[in-house]
Amino acid sequence: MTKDTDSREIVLDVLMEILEHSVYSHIILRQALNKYQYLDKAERSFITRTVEGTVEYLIQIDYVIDFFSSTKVKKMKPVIRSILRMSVYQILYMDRVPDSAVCNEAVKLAAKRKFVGLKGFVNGVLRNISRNKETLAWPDDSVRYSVPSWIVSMWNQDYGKETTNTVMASFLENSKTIVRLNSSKAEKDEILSSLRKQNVQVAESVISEDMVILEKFDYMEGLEAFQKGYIQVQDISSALVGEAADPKEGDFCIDVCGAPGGKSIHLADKLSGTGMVEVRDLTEYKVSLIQENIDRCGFDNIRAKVWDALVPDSDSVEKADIVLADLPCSGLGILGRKPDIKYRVKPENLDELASLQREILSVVQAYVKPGGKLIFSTCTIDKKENEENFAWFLENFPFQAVDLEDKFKDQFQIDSLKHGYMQLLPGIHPCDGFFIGVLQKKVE
Ligand SMILES: C[S@@+](CC[C@H](N)C(=O)[O-])C[C@H]1O[C@@H](n2cnc3c(N)ncnc32)[C@H](O)[C@@H]1O
Repeated sequence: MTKDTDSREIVLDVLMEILEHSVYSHIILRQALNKYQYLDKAERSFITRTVEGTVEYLIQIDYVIDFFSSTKVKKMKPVIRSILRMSVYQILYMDRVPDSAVCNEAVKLAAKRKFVGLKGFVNGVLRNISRNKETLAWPDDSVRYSVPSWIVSMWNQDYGKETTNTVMASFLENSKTIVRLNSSKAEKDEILSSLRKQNVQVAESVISEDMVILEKFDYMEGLEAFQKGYIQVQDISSALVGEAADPKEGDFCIDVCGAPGGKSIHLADKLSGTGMVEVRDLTEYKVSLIQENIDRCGFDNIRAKVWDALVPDSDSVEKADIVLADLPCSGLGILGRKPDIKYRVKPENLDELASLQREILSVVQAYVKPGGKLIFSTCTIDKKENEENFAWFLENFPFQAVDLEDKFKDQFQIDSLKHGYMQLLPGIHPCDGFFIGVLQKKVE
């Protein structure tokens, strides 16, 4: 087996799991990279890029295959379908691999998987696409940006075509690895020099001095700064939730949907050893993920427990200075990081999620002390789940919106800041798509 075929077989197996058996791409890819640790850095990055790219561009890739193949993608044998999809991605988007090599490797792979009789078909379709790739034209924005058409129509209506296209284009750009510095653990200089000592390239973010972009590293888990809890992987918009919450020394915070703990760890860091953050999530497994992060960071002012946010907790009524409700959502703001979400989410899920959020908010608002804050956030850009629920909440509970303009006006020109919330849009703003709203409980 050549090295090339080896990595291509891994790509094929991973893609089969994602595209034929609905396994989440980030989970199966991480498992595969852990399993094949003996592969060198170039092979690992080939696997990552080919898997992620094929999933990202799936709608466009299937359009191209259907255009050039007499047998349509849907009717193909799953293995052949996956071999063609990963090969078309390489032909269209990976200049480093010559098309002839892509075709040859695809044919070898088909034979290896016992489809010797389809070698000619695979070869013919791929060579045809390779010959004609310069003439390809996209029939619409759904194919151009590989986003299901119902989502494109919804965003066109909500945000207009120009903004929608900017957002969709940004999802196709390389997602950066961003970490937040736990500044209560170590000075910024110490953290940066630990990273640089391990040859990590570090770039400062324009939004916050505690956020840095990491490049040229292999394993996050292998970094000393990570092992010592100096850094937390977190996008800028996710860290803005902690900035919006703005806990004060000694505050008691409850994070009602907290796994794996990114935002709670941020609150604990901001409290610098004072106060307490109680992080909750639905299952033992989810809470174990939070606990792993707590142990790694070594903070004493944070604890995790299993609790269903839909179940009222009478012991917590009016106990919290801050309740963080980072709610389950459609995830449409992070398609750049988790592209398979766009194929999984269905229109009816948006209604279901919006009503689940209302149920959770109705329960957990009771935990906020009079004068305390409720932070409502999601990683989606769906209005139903965000602005509409924010407005609904204000109409139904004794809270007022907190003016966020002073806090964020230097970073973002967003009109709604003065009304207590911001909708961050990738490509328009330099971060993932997030909704952040801040509400204060009225004092009777
Ligand atoms: C957006 S994620 C939270 C991310 C987390 N705040 C962070 O920054 O790392 C939403 C979480 O809500 C949890 N969840 C969903 N339904 C829940 C419920 N009824 N009670 C508690 N947690 C729930 C999910 O398990 C998931 O971990």
